[in-house]
Amino acid sequence: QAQPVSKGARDVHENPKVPDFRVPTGAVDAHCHVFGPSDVFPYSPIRKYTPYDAPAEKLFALRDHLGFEKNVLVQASCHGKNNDAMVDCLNKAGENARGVAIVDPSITDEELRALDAAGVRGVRFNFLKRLVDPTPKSEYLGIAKRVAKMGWHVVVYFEAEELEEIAPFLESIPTIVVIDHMGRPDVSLGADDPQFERFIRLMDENSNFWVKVSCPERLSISGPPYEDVVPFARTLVERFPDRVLWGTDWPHPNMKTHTPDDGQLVDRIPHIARTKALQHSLLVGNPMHLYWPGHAIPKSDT
Ligand SMILES: O=C(O)/C=C(\C=C(/O)C(=O)O)C(=O)O
Repeated sequence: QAQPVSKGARDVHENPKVPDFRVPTGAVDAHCHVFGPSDVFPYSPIRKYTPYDAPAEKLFALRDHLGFEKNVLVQASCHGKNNDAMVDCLNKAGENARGVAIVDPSITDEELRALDAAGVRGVRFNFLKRLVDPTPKSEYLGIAKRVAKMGWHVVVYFEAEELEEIAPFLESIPTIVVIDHMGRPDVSLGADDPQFERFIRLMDENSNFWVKVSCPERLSISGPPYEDVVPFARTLVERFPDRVLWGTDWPHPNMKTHTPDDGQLVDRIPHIARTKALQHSLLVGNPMHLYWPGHAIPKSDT
């Protein structure tokens, strides 16, 4: 079994600050994971990294510590297409969690329905070469067409330099497409660089595309408090206020430079969403629309 790439202490901040920023009532952490425990939920035999265990109970404690109400559990590559740990977390969280699964074409309609009943509302296509071996886009498109009929969406994770090559595939997906971590822009180029302008154009030209303004800790050159990433996230929030999501990305797998303080990540929110209305859309209205459609949306705090 691949050795853990980093100690639990490296992945997870043991004592995150209580955020100064009070998130609105009903706030949703729309990108997080649970890992293991590996003796109950073994990691994928074809994984490219081995995290330390990060169980549901710790995620729920963080949720409460940060003032959030709900979580969206995103299946990570280290568990591959075995979604059991994520589904176990959904079962424990009840109505306070939804999920995004990794599946392959062999999944049956009955298995998809069981995932839906557990709270899964999307599938994830990962293109990062350091995380997964390539999957034919035709295979992904077949899955997308099947899950679109269930009302699910597709979450995609790719590097900015792949955008040109991957854009036609993304535009062929017949449902909402949610792009992880702002499409991983090269922050050193600046937010007015053609690379990020191309991403903005992709969002402009595809009204079914959403984006997570998450993971400044992964993208920043300057490091905490990630000032250099603010222009990217702020631009997306202000240009596409109804199509943005935010998440902690707890437990922060594969972080090499530092262990993010989740409370500090929350304190960046008012810097990228500068009004209460934008904060409410980012943290409550948009994730509720996507993951809890038809459910009452808590009103913006005055
Ligand atoms: O957790 C994240 O969203 C980011 C990473 C890992 C994964 O998404 C994954 O393993 O599926 C990463 O950048 O290493």
